Amino acid sequence: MLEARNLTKRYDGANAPALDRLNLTVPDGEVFCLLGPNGAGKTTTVNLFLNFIQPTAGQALVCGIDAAVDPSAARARLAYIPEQVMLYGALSGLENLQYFTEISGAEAPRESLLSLLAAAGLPKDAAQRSVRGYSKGMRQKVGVAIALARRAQALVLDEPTSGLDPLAANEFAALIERLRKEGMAVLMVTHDLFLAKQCGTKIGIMAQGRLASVFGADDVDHLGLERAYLDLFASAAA
Ligand SMILES: Nc1ncnc2c1ncn2[C@@H]1O[C@H](COP(=O)(O)OP(=O)(O)OP(=O)(O)O)[C@@H](O)[C@H]1O
Repeated sequence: MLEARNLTKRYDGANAPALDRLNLTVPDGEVFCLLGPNGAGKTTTVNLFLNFIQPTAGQALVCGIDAAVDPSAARARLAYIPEQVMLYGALSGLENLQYFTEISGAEAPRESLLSLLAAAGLPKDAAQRSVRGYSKGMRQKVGVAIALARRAQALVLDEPTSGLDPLAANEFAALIERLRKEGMAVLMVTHDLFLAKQCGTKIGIMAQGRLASVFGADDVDHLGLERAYLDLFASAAA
């Protein structure tokens, strides 16, 4: 479970908080998609869960553990897939997975790691090829396999499908749905309304560091979500 409790961040010298008493809960087996315009506070939220930055007030809880109070315990339960998954180009997908699994303190035999890469959708013949030749979608799949190998209970994703072609984005959405069904709590930041509707059990729209609207998966269709988003920001743009 991921939970933000009155989570607030004011960067040094800023007039207004980037994040202003955010409250949100992502129970196990749910995908919360966070939408919002540039500067709304989405990445700040992610960075607080990862303890890359410290909150000014409030808490970012990972499975009940305050990320700022016990960062290593929180990180042990949380996997992060950024827009660009950083891997060692000279190593194969399998070797990267072995390396990142080992440094996280987890252990898995080679055959299990190969199975995880396959479960994440990496083509079998790619697993032992150098990552330098991987597409962005293939790197994302290694990122998912790393999360699986670490047995993370929660997953945070920042713009995971930007730059993926529609087929790869669709495959990625299916993968997230599988992780959700297996009980993972997923927080996904995206600008892609279609992906949010496809993956989200809940969809939040952020504005100026606050959640301006939250929808359940069945509350809106794709068009309704787009209309709600545009209505929220049309007056600001006018
Ligand atoms: N390190 C920083 N120092 C000062 N201000 C920052 C810093 N990082 C972000 N901000 C400010 O905090 C606010 C929220 O930024 P944030 O990156 O969280 O937005 P975002 O919703 O992720 O935007 P985007 O969609 O462009 O990634 C913005 O006003 C931004 O300028």
